[in-house]
Amino acid sequence: MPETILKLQDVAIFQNQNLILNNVTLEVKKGEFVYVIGKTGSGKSSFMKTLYGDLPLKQGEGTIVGYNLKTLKEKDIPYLRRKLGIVFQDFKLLSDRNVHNNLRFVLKATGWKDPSKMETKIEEVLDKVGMKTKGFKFPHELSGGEQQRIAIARSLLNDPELILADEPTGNLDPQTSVEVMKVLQEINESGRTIIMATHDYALILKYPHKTIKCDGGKMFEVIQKAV
Ligand SMILES: Nc1ncnc2c1ncn2[C@@H]1O[C@H](COP(=O)(O)OP(=O)(O)OP(=O)(O)O)[C@@H](O)[C@H]1O
Repeated sequence: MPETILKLQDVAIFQNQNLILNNVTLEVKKGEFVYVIGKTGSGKSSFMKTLYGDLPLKQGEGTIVGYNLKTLKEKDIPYLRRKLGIVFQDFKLLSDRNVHNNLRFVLKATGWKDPSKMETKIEEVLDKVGMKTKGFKFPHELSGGEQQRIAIARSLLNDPELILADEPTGNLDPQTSVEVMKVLQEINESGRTIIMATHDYALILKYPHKTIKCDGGKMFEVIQKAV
């Protein structure tokens, strides 16, 4: 039996005092690829934020990569995030340094010390996303798709057990979206678990996976045909 990476039981998700999602019960096993879909404002980002500790879990029970979300303390959050790779719609690369130094910055911030191990890791993650030759480029010298690949490389630096991608193709044209999706797909095929919030139905049809929909304050699994 694959191990459980995420388990939510009867979770309610709030933004301030407003109930956004209710009765969320979900289990994700190691190696799964799960889409979270739903229209604007349906709660996808709120759901993702709960998973990486940006929104506190106040009601219900939840565990993720071995952390209990209900009892998670502020000081635990950086450690939780080291076990997660997080990818956003707007890439969030540091504009004042090149790709290599963006990645090095994250390694140093997460406790890496040995320069040669850092070099090896940076090469490894750039290779995984097909960007080995772009380490010297600054973010503004890269296309949106390339920037997102770098953001995916960054998410892989600490060998995360789970990748959370919130609309990773939201700023990309359809062809570039497919290229970025192929990278995520390969990462999943190598055994990593991915939860991806998206609006992009074309991608879901092209790369079908388990799909959870946010609608009317609930989250439920939908079969592809009904998407
Ligand atoms: N910081 C906040 N404070 C108060 N309400 C918020 C906050 N962020 C989001 N909301 C509200 O929570 C609801 C869910 O928003 P959320 O961003 O989770 O939706 P979403 O499905 O990710 O939408 P989108 O696809 O547009 O990103 C919305 O009604 C939104 O207005």
